[in-house]
Parts: sequence; structure tokens; C-alpha cells
Amino acid sequence: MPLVAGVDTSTQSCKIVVRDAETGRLVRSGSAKHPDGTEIDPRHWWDAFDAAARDAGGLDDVAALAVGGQQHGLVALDAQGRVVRDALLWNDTRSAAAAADLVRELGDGDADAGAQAWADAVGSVLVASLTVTKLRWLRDAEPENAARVAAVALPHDWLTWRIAGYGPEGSSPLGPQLDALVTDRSDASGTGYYDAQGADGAGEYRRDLLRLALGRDDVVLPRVLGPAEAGGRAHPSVAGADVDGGALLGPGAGDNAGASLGLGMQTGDIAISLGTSGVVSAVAPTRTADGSGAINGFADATGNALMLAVTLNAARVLDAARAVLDVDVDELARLALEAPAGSDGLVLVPYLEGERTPNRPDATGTLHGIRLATSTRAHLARAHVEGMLCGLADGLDALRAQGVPVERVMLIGGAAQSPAVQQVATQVFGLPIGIPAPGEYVADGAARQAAWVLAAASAPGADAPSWSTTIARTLDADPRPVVREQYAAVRDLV
Ligand SMILES: Nc1ncnc2c1ncn2[C@@H]1O[C@H](COP(=O)(O)OP(=O)(O)O)[C@@H](O)[C@H]1O
Ligand SMILES: O=C(CO)[C@@H](O)[C@H](O)COP(=O)(O)O
Repeated sequence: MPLVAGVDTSTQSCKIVVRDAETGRLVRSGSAKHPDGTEIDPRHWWDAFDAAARDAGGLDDVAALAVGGQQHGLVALDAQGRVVRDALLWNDTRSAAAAADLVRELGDGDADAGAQAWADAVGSVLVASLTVTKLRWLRDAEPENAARVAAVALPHDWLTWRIAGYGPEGSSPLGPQLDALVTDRSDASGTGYYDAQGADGAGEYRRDLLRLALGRDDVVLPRVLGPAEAGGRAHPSVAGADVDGGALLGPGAGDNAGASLGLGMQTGDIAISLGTSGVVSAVAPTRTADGSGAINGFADATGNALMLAVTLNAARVLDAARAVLDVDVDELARLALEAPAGSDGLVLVPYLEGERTPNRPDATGTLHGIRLATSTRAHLARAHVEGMLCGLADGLDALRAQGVPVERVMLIGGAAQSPAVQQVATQVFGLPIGIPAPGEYVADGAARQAAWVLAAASAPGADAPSWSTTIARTLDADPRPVVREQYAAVRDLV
């Protein structure tokens, strides 16, 4: 019974699952928190990985491991493999002006033409989240740091590299071998300088776009591996010490592609992820090229496309409500369910950290409809839940507008555990809502990828193992149009 490990190095924490490679049965798991913030020293990811591995009982007995991670983060390394500066994360908006500049530049001064050109080139219109915009910001705001950049990696790439034993001299057994960096199509497709459908579908880096942003392209970029291609082995001091030959390393994936693999998503499935980010995602054979910027046309972890609508404001909108009301997650849910659908007209537009979709990086949250009758804890709790979900419902509309079929909707991520979120989702989306069994679907997807890599190592061309995903409950649709009508009436007033 070989075991495999899946890692999710996400915005707020590191989660690890150890599963049976053949059946997918969960054997053990662990987790550890990351510091808060939109920029972070990657050593905190390494420390959290180490703590989560210990929390999971160690990884000596795993035959393969793969890492899913928050997308887009800029990990800039110097020639000695040292991090040049704290990593700028997907939710850092300081490169918003750089994004607008790059869009105009690719359109020869015409922003609309530039938006479509970026969507055609790499599947996405640039916003501050995308790595390429952070490189332009680095070039202009920190030229000395930009000059030191010898390699550019994403969070999951960098953690995979460290797990393999690489890193700066003195803090790694194998030293700073930058050309040992590897990644996968899904995470590469979120950089803004990788075309997952280029080179006749094989995928290719667009170094011309990297050069446009950074002013040069003589930097090492991680080798992009196939969906079940091994990227070396874990260093025995980290994982696989008790396994003959050590633990194979998978290419890893961006977290949303990992979740898609973990859920076994097929065309027609919609995943709504309520973590730090809010994500509405769908798989398809080929990506969209949405010049409006509402939909990102990324790659998934199986060789297909993964369309995403992503908001900056999701679970942490509810965290903010808990802070204001001084309640825990259970009391927040109870309060929210006390108020009626539509919260008697109290509406929160939840742009608490600016917003990515729509692209309003400088926006703030706004509360509308405050009256004596709606100045209650219950109404405030409900308005936060409804506002968060309305932003995602707009994203689902954008997917539909791109012709993406919507047949089954599943709710995942930390905030999906809330009974209030589950019930209000049936009202806001007006669709049946599938609640998968509670789990870490990004880490599960990484574990499934690890099992796929293990199978392919002895049987090239093997398919991904068919692990089953349990939908624990399906809630009936309960459409309440008033909720989105109220939201749409004030959303654009920010
Ligand atoms: N029952 C719950 N109700 C509301 N929010 C929750 C609940 N459980 C967890 N959360 C929130 O979910 C978030 C963590 O979700 P997760 O998917 O792990 O985030 P990420 O993957 O972005 O690190 C936190 O903001 C946490 O407060
Ligand atoms: O930016 C995106 C996708 O484009 C986010 O989905 C990040 O990948 C962060 O994920 P979580 O930490 O919220 O899971």
C-alpha cells in the first residue's frame, strides 16, 4: 500500500494530507498557519511546511509528494538562491498601476486593444495579482533588487525546490541549483508570461512579455513539467527516507487546479471556493480569451483549461464581520440566519481589500441601507454573507457569458463550512449547491497528482487514479432575486 502526500501552501496556512495511492483513503494529515499579509518571506512557508509535516506524523513513508500552492506570488531569487525580497502575493495590489501600464503598452497605447492582446496571448487581462505585473513594479520601485534577480519562481515552485533539497548554501543540502526549479502548466499559466496553449498546445514561456515587464529576460524560469511528470525526488531528510529510492516529486499545481483535480471536476462542474480568495472555476478543453478581464483563462492540472473568476474578498469578509461582532464562526452563522434574505435592504459591497474582479484595486467596502430597523447584529452578519456571495455570483454570470456550461455547483474552502454560507448560496446562486465532504481539496488534488506520478513512473501513460469525491449533501435551490438586485443597484457606486 504505497502512501502519497499532498501539500497546499495557501495564503493563510500549509495543509498536508497523506493518502493511500491506490484508493485515496486519508491516512493522516497536518497543518500550520502562515503569517498574515500580502508580502511574506518564503521561509515562513518552509517553516509551516516543516511544522505541518511534523503535525502529520512525518513524511518518511511517502513514495511521492506534490505541492499545490497559492498562485501568482513573486519569488525572486539571486544567483545564490537567496530570496531577493519578501514575496509579493496574489492579493498584493501595489502593482495595479504597473498592470495598467503593461496593458496599454501591449496595445500600443490603447488599453482596450491591450487587454484583448493579453487575453489572446496568455488567457488573462493583467491585474495586480499576476506575477508579471509584480516584476514591472520591482523594476520601477526597487531597481537594485530587480538587478539581483537571477530566477523567478512561484510559491509552489519554490517549496518544491526546497523539498528537493535545494536552496542557499548553508541552509540546504544540495545548494542553489536554479535550473532544478520546476513548475506545472496550471501555475505557469497564472504568471502572465506563459502561454499554456502555445507551441501547438505544448505550452511555452513568452519571454518577450517577461522582457516587456522586467526590461530583460535573462532569468531562470522553472522548467514546466507535464501533468504526471516527476520533477526529481524529495531530499531524504524531508520525505521518503523509508521508501526505496526516496519520494518522487510531482510538478505540483496552482491551488485552484489542485482543487479541480481533488474534486475530479468535469466539464459542466463549477467549483466555488471560499478561502482567502473567492474563486468560481470551471474546466474546459480550451481556454477563454476574455478581453473584459472578468475571466482568467488558465490551465488545469490535467492538460485542459481552467477558467476562473477570482475575488480578493471572500472568507476574510466573514472574518471582518466576526471581528466587528466579536463572535465565533458558529455565532456568526446563527446571527446571519436570523435576518431575512436581502437583510431588509442592508447591503455590503465587500471590497475590503480593494477588489480584483471587478478590477478596482483602490476601492473600499461600502454598506448601504442602514436604517434603525437594519441596525442589528443579525442584519450586519447577513449583509456580510450576502455581499461576499454576490461578488461570486457576478463571477458565475461572467463564466456563463463566456459560454461555460453550468450543470453542478460545489462549495469548497474554509468559509464553505458555514451553514449560513451554504443556505444563502442556494438563494444567491439560485441553484442546487453540492457540499463535498469536508476536506482540503487543494492538498487532496496534490496527493492525487503524486499518486499519478507514482503510477506513471512504472507505467508511462497511466491515467490519474480514480479517487472518488463524496458530495455529502446537496441543498435545493432557493432563488431570492432580491438579494442580487439590491447588490447590483449599489455595487458600482464605489
Ligand atoms: N465555519 C466557518 N465559517 C466561516 N469562515 C470560516 C469557517 N471555517 C474557516 N473559515 C475561514 O476560512 C478561511 C480559511 O480558509 P482556507 O480555504 O483554508 O483559506 P486559504 O486556502 O486561502 O488559506 C479563514 O479566513 C477562516 O476564518
Ligand atoms: O489568485 C488566485 C487565483 O488566480 C487565488 O485563488 C490564489 O491562488 C489564492 O488562493 P487561496 O489562498 O485563497 O486558496
